[in-house]
Order: sequence, then structure tokens, then C-alpha cells
Amino acid sequence: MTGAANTPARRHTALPKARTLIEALPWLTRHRGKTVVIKFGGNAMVDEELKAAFAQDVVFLHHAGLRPVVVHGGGPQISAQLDRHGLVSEFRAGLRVTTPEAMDIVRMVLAGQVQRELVGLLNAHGPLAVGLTGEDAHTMTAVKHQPRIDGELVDIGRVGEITGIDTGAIEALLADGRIPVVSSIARSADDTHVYNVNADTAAAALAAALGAETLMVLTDVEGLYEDWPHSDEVISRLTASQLEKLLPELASGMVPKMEGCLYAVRGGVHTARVIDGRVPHSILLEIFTDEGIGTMVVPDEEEAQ
Ligand SMILES: Nc1ncnc2c1ncn2[C@@H]1O[C@H](COP(=O)(O)OP(=O)(O)O)[C@@H](O)[C@H]1O
Ligand SMILES: CC(=O)N[C@@H](CCC(=O)OP(=O)(O)O)C(=O)O
Repeated sequence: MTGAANTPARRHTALPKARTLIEALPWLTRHRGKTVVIKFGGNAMVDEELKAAFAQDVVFLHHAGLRPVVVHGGGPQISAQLDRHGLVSEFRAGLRVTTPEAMDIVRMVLAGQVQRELVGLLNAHGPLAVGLTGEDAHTMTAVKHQPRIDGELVDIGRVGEITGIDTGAIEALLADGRIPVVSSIARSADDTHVYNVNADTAAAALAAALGAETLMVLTDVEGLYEDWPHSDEVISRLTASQLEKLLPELASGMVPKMEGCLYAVRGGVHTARVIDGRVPHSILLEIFTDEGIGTMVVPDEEEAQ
């Protein structure tokens, strides 16, 4: 009797939920079986609820038949730990000057702290996530990176430029139904030391090497601002060539992010997106809106169609 009386009300609340699920169907059909590399930036990991919502979104994608790979950052967390050790954080060309002493801390924070936390949050939903760094199974190999600043090559210590990617371990995890969570540390080819790699750069390189469909970069701004810091007008869509022209004008954290997006789309990734990780469930919002919520970079030929 009670059950029968409840039925119309229950249907009333369930129907919009069913419609929402159905709305996602074309997107899910298109992306089933596709690899999506998601970069979670340290600045977007600001509170516990956001981190838990991020984990839910990634697990949702996994259960919906996609193959998510998480690459995480941890810049602010590294800076805080260096500070605790009385070491100063210095950035040149958007990259951390990394002494061998600082490298120990970078590795400890990324692999021992941030990665562990994300793996834990994902695994609250089942035995899904497996953490690794670029050192594991030769996933990322690098040489010393020396950026050019005002025409001069500058020594910024143990910062790596990726020279090789072995996707074997990540592919094996994906084939086993797992969610790889990768820290942006690379090995040197002679195995004598490790390098600190910017997490945006690592995510882009992995996305290209894996033949990913999408690279999603979650950060602490809405997207790429047209005239930062003077305006908050977000560029919603741009082609690789348009982005290439803009690159020399970009500043700080956006440089590796947008260089990464360019590298990824030029390397065969269909879309690279920068989205606001401060918005709860930003990954799912990106899926449910055709035009996306942040900045989308597409290959040149896409615009010509
Ligand atoms: N054109 C731009 N549009 C948006 N943000 C920009 C731009 N240029 C520089 N930035 C800066 O880049 C930051 C994002 O990079 P970063 O701090 O490295 O974040 P994350 O930890 O997510 O990698 C923004 O918070 C903003 O301060
Ligand atoms: C070489 C270099 O700068 N490495 C970065 C690695 C972490 C990172 O990229 O973290 P976010 O994504 O949070 O910025 C660093 O040491 O901060």
C-alpha cells in the first residue's frame, strides 16, 4: 500500500536523473574505449571535497568504459615541504630550480604524499588505482633540461626534458582494468639519478605516446585568459596554430600547460582542454557541455572542416 502511494513521487524525482544519464549517452558512446589523460594540478587540489569529487569523476569515466590515466602535480605541496626544510623555491621559465637536495623532497612529496592520497581516494571506490612514477618500468626517460632565457641557456638543476616514453606499464594496467596514477618524475638514461619534470609536460607527453583521445588539464583558473592578468575573458577554443602564435606572450604556470596542449594535439591527441579544477565535478561538466567549460585546443584541420 505504502509502496504504491510512493510510486508517482519516486518517478517524479527519478525521471530527471534518467534524462541526465541519457543526455550523456552520445558522449559516452563516442568515447567508449578511448584513453583520456587527466592532469590534476597541485593548485586545484585545494580542499578535501574537491579531491573526493575529482576521484568520483575519474571512477565514473572508468565505469563508463573510458580508459582514464591520471597525471598529478603538486607544486604548492612541494614548495611547502621545501619551506619546512628551510629551502627556498625558485622558478625560472615556469620551472622549479631543482638542486639534488630539493629533488629528494620533490620525489618524496610527489610519489610519497600526493600520489598516495589520490590513489587512496580512487580506491575508496574499489581496487582500481595503481600509482607509479615515470621511473617505473622506464615509463619516462629524460635528459637535463636547460631553458633559454633572454637568449642564454640557463642551468636549473635536476629538471628533465623527456626523451623517451615506454607506455608498456600503463597499457598493462589499463588492460587489467586499473586506473594508472602517474607522478612526473623521470629516470636518466644511465639510471644514475632522477629528474623533476613539470606535470603538465609529463601529461602531454604521455597523452601523445598513449594515442589518447583527450588531454584534460585541471587547474586553478577558468581556462586560458585572453589578456591575463588584465581581464578574465576566457578563450574557449583555439587551433594549434593560433596557440603557437600566442605562446611567446604567455606567463608563468600557463607556459608549460599550453606548450603541453600544443604538443599533445600536434602529436595526434584530438582535443586538449584546460579546465577549472576548483569547480566540483569539472570533468563531468566538461563532458555534459558540448562546447566545454574552459579552453579547448584542437588540431588545425578540425577548424578547416
Ligand atoms: N593567460 C593566462 N590565463 C590564465 N592563467 C594564467 C595565464 N598566464 C599565467 N597564468 C597563471 O597560471 C596559473 C596556473 O598555472 P599553475 O600555477 O602552474 O597551476 P597548476 O598547479 O594547476 O599547474 C594561474 O593560476 C595563473 O596565475
Ligand atoms: C620542473 C617543475 O617545475 N616541476 C614541478 C613538478 C610538479 C608540478 O608540475 O606541479 P603543478 O602541476 O601543481 O604545477 C615542480 O617542481 O613544481
